[in-house]
Amino acid sequence: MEEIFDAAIIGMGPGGEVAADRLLTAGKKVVVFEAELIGGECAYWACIPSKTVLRGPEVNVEAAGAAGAAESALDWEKAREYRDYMARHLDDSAQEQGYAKRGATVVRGEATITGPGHLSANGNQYLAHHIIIATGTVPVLPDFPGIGEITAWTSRELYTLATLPKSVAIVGGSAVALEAAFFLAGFGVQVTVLNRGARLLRREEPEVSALAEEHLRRLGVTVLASSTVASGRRGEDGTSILKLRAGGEVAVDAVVFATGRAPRAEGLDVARAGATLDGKGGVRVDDHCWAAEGLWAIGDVTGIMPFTHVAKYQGRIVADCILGRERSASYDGIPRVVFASPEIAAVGLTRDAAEGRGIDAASIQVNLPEAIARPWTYEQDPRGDLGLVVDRHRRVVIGAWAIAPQASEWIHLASLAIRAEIPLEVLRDMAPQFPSYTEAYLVALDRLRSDEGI
Ligand SMILES: Cc1cc2nc3c(=O)[nH]c(=O)nc-3n(C[C@H](O)[C@H](O)[C@H](O)COP(=O)(O)OP(=O)(O)OC[C@H]3O[C@@H](n4cnc5c(N)ncnc54)[C@H](O)[C@@H]3O)c2cc1C
Ligand SMILES: NC(=O)c1ccc[n+]([C@@H]2O[C@H](COP(=O)([O-])OP(=O)(O)OC[C@H]3O[C@@H](n4cnc5c(N)ncnc54)[C@H](O)[C@@H]3O)[C@@H](O)[C@H]2O)c1
Repeated sequence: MEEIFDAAIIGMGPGGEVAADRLLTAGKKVVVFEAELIGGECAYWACIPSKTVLRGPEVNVEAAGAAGAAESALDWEKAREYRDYMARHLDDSAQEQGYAKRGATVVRGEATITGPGHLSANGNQYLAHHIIIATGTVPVLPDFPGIGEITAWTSRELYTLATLPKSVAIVGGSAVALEAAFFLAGFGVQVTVLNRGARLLRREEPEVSALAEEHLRRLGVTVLASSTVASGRRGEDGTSILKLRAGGEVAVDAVVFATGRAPRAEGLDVARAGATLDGKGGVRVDDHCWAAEGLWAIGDVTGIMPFTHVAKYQGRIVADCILGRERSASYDGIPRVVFASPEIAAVGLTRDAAEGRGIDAASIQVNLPEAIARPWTYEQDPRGDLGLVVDRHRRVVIGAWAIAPQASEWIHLASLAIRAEIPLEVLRDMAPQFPSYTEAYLVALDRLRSDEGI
């Protein structure tokens, strides 16, 4: 009789791994398919190596500002060695063995869906009661004359670099572009950011864009707004030369394309199992991550919120649904962080988004060095800002942003406030640790009362 698995997982990035872990722990019979490396984009070419190499430059900026500490020359060789260790030297054999030991069937290769509950990989057929699609995304590069002639990198080439270039142009103005700029500039590379739009991080508040740009410029990064590439060519000295539509040229050692990613769903044939793709190529799911009978999708391939913490969250949701503990996903209060120096964190709605939903919103911005002690004990030339957006009628926080040291950590207070709809009165009654960045929330809430009467 043919073997039927309880669940088949296509793609073992963070989403697939969390779902597999939960289902295996519950004693389910699981088959996993991985076309490249178990751990996915995040573990080898994205979150892990990028955050690892960003740490040295971050410490250096902080050391320059901390009384009694001194900025030191960064050691790229050592940073690179540790990055490679953290990215497991692109070797996932331990992961494969680990899953096999736990009873999973591990199939290395590209899987496709051949019908409801039916899959195929490497010419073999598989049957499963549930199929979970967790195939992530692929980078999207612009198409312009001469792109094939220049040294063109995506984040994969960038975060597996052996030798640092002297100069780069980064095309894009969002998370990948900014983190790449902070990393490279921190290690002394001459960086020019070519941003198509008028401001960086266009989905965030305009104040966030302006501050992000200011912090980049402080590190010596050149930011060119409203800049798109018309064509590229190889210079006689081997440089990559970009001709800009607005006029002028940029000559660099390499060009990093941070121009977005698209769901990796096209080749899967999801329609054969009754699912559909949305206008951007993502697998359409409901709030249980259910795509069709016996078919689920999680992580970047859904296009909902392309972050590792969301892929993992959706992995938990689907595993629980399969295990009979039905639950649905809420995307309120999920943080969005750009790991820069200082960190750029945001959560919930911007003022514009709130207005778009017909919410009567008020907002406030607090400059941290003017308001609280922690920035001064942390560094001599203190930096940092916090912004809050509140719903006047419901009297709850609906959005927040922070650009400051460790903002990725203390933004979670706003995350919880938004998700749990904590009344402003309760937040005002907190007694946060002194001295901490978290104290800024109290100042912001006080100012909302005095300035806006909320
Ligand atoms: C440079 C960079 C930095 C980032 N930093 C962060 C960060 O700090 N924090 C954060 O939250 N997010 C970050 N992200 C986003 C994060 O990487 C993704 O949100 C996350 O990897 C999504 O996980 P996933 O499981 O959906 O997909 P992925 O990690 O993309 O994994 C999908 C897996 O599916 C496999 N696969 C695809 N098709 C098939 C098939 N047909 N058969 C078998 N296997 C298949 C792929 O080989 C891959 O291993 C970053 C992204 C980039 C590009
Ligand atoms: N810390 C984190 O959580 C983190 C870090 C890096 C990336 N990510 C995720 O990885 C994904 C990819 O990030 P990203 O920054 O590449 O994508 P993005 O979609 O957020 O931004 C793409 C950028 O490229 C620009 N762009 C697009 N097409 C262009 C073109 N033809 N010419 C010039 N510019 C163009 C856009 O204007 C935008 O600034 C995102 O989902 C992001 O959330 C997360």
